[in-house]
Amino acid sequence: MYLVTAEEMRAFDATAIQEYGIPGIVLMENAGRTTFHIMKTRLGPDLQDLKVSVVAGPGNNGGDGYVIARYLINHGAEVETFLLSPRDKIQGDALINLKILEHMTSRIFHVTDSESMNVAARKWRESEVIVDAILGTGLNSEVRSPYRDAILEINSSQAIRVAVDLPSGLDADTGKILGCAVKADITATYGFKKVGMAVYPGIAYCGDIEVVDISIPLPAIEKNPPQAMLYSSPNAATYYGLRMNPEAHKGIFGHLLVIGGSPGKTGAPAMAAHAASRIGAGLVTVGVPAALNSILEVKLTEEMTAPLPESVPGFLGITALERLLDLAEGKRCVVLGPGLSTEYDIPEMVQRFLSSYTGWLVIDADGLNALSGRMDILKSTEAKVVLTPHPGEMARLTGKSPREVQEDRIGTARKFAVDFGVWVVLKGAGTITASPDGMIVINTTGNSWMASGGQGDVLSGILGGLLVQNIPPEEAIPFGVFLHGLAADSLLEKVGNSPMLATDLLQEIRILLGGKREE
Ligand SMILES: NC(=O)C1=CN([C@@H]2O[C@H](COP(=O)(O)OP(=O)(O)OC[C@H]3O[C@@H](n4cnc5c(N)ncnc54)[C@H](O)[C@@H]3O)[C@@H](O)[C@H]2O)[C@@H](O)CC1
Ligand SMILES: [K+]
Repeated sequence: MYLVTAEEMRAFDATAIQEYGIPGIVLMENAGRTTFHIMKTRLGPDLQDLKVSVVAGPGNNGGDGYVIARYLINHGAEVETFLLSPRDKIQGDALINLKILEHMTSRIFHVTDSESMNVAARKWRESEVIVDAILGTGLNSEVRSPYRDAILEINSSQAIRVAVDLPSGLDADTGKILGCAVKADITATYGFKKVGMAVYPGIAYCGDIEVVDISIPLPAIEKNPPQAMLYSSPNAATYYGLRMNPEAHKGIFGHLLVIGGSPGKTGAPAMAAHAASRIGAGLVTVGVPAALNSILEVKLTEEMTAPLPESVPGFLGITALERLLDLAEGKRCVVLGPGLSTEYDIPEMVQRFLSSYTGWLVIDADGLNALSGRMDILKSTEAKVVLTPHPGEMARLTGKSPREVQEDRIGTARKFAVDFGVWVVLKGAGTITASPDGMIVINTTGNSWMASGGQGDVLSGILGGLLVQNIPPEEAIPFGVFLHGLAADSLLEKVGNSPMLATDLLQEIRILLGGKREE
């Protein structure tokens, strides 16, 4: 499902109006009428005497509200409309619809000062339904009064809250709350879901979301497709059709190299390797410091190990580089970083590996930390790089604080991906995949039980395991992220709330890929 920014939505509206000749007021009518029908389905069928307050702001979002008020009145609801801005500021299609409403009813109240706000707030508390038509995609900064006061009052009422296009106060592009926002029960959004409705914290303010077709012409969408998508319900089996080929052999499915491990961190490369096998990599070799090889030999059964020269016992470093590059030769994909550590000359080894290797390269954990401050290498490397940072690692890579990263997850991931020509998988609730051309995919699976050790190692193995099978990155990466989260959701459903080990997910992935549910 596509997601749009405010600017993309404005462009679609403008194209529909200017290039295709659909009058703006038709779009507004479509928006308002369909929202009314959604309300009727959910709150009706009989709307007779339903007490509804429509709270309207200064722009076209308010205009949608007047249309909704009109249909509600036509169907017997007891509607009161509240104008939060001076009437002389209302223009265009919104003004036309306000005038129609003024012909139909005298129950239109002007909220001009604190006294009239108190009166309005009392009425809102007595309402059964409040339609929030205060601010939509035109919001461009922290919400100012009187809209702020109105939003806080609306949130304190017991009424069912229906947001028009998006909850007022929500940043359509980032999901950030601009000071305060309406906590909606239902959001009817126009044309496309807005990006900010698919990421936290915005997502938590929308309630149930209904996407309304306001009649943006399909050719306009095909010509300029939105730059973000929500990823859900892919057909896992699609990628495994090749397995049905009786002549398949393990070479077809690629040979993955995992590089990592240090004292105390041998589980990480083992989990990554095992996850890659589970997702279907043909062969997996783990390159580890020689001193740790026998430990990995015990941990791994299907996967091979390659003991590497060490700078310091138990740690990789520059001395391993030549052998690493030999091992990577002919491998379609390398996973670099699980349990690697950043001690001694490991960062230099990582950097030099990047300047020679040319295949797919998934960089996680200490592999990412080894890049901090040396990002120029990402620009010059010929490797096709996938970075899988959590917000803390992303913060280190960008020089931002983790909070700044979280406040604009999409913008941060997209900018980094485009600037450095890499794929970025920014982990966390609603993991974001950003491609080098700026396309964004937001994941829909996963739960908080995934916040446990080893999950990142498993994900890096899944991604490496998919890329090594020659699945195109734009499919492999969002799919791997999706499947990882889906395994956690599926386990939660079966087992209930109990701690989830990273490796518990591997068996679940097997069941999901097989398309069969365990009884
Ligand atoms: N033709 C179109 O463009 C269509 C637009 N539609 C509706 O129109 C909305 C967008 O309309 P507009 O562009 O008029 O914008 P909005 O109605 O979202 O609000 C813009 C108004 O809010 C004020 N404002 C902006 N930031 C503020 C802040 N921080 N605090 C207080 N006031 C602030 C601005 O001064 C402006 O008057 C959409 O969300 C959608 O609901 C729909 O009717 C469909 C068609
Ligand atoms: K709104």
